[in-house]
Amino acid sequence: MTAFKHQNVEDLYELLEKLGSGHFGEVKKCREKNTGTLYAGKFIKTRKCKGSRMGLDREQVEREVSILRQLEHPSIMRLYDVFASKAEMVLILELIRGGELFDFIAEKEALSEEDAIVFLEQILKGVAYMHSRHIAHFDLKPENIMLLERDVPHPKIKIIDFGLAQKLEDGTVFKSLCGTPQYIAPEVINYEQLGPPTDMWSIGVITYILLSGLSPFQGETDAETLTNVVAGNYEFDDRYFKETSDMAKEFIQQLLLKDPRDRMTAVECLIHPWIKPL
Ligand SMILES: Cc1ccc2c(c1)c1c3c(c(C)cc1n2CCCN)C(=O)NC3=O
Repeated sequence: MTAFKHQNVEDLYELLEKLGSGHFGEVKKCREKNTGTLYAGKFIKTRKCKGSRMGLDREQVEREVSILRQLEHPSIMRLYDVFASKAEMVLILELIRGGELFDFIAEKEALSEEDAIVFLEQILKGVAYMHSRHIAHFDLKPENIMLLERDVPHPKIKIIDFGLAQKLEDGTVFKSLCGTPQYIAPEVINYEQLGPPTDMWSIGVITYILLSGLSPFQGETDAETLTNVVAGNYEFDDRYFKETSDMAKEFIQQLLLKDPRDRMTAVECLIHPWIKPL
């Protein structure tokens, strides 16, 4: 059973400005009263009863907490404390000030291959670490990759939001229809078994976006996007990829493969000549 504090989070933390919100609830900056240290507090409304549409299942949040407590890596956000009341849970998390990688790319339109590789190597090390502990994220996308600090020569990245993550138990088949259409792998849409290769597909999509600013499978509607994903229908449009090296395109091609068994693992990506030139 995961241990949570049952006292009021405001006994120990001063709640400051809202940092963001999502399907789960809100994220607020918090200051620990005893030390003055700043954190991010993720406030999650939990469902009162199974049937209700409001809030998240309590066990879903407990799963996220249990998973975060198994992870300690420089590229993964840190969990420090958990508070639970009848209708809400609060995760006290490492404060990440640099904003989303998504916004960083949007400002630059596209990154140089050297800059993309600096980010990707950090992402791949965090993903290789979580996969080595039999944990898959299942919602890797630029919005869930944040920069610890922004205005530094080589920003450090942090993978956040393990709300869809799963511990992959040997022998159990995990299927789900969650995720974001642009980044989800064909096996998610076909309701087939999911695992670490599902994250690797998302990394292929993220790499494509880092280098071009475009999303490889984006259609006019979610339905069209999903059709493109299932068909593996993407291209390297010369207007955006004419300066991109063949090695970079080959890296992406080794991830955007329909059969999960054919995709590179995170460890194989880290020794791919584009990432780790000899
Ligand atoms: C400065 C800032 C602004 C927005 C933030 C965060 C920090 C943030 C943070 C975290 C999460 C899960 C979501 C967060 N969000 C919500 C948006 C994330 N896609 C987190 O774990 N630490 C953060 O600082």
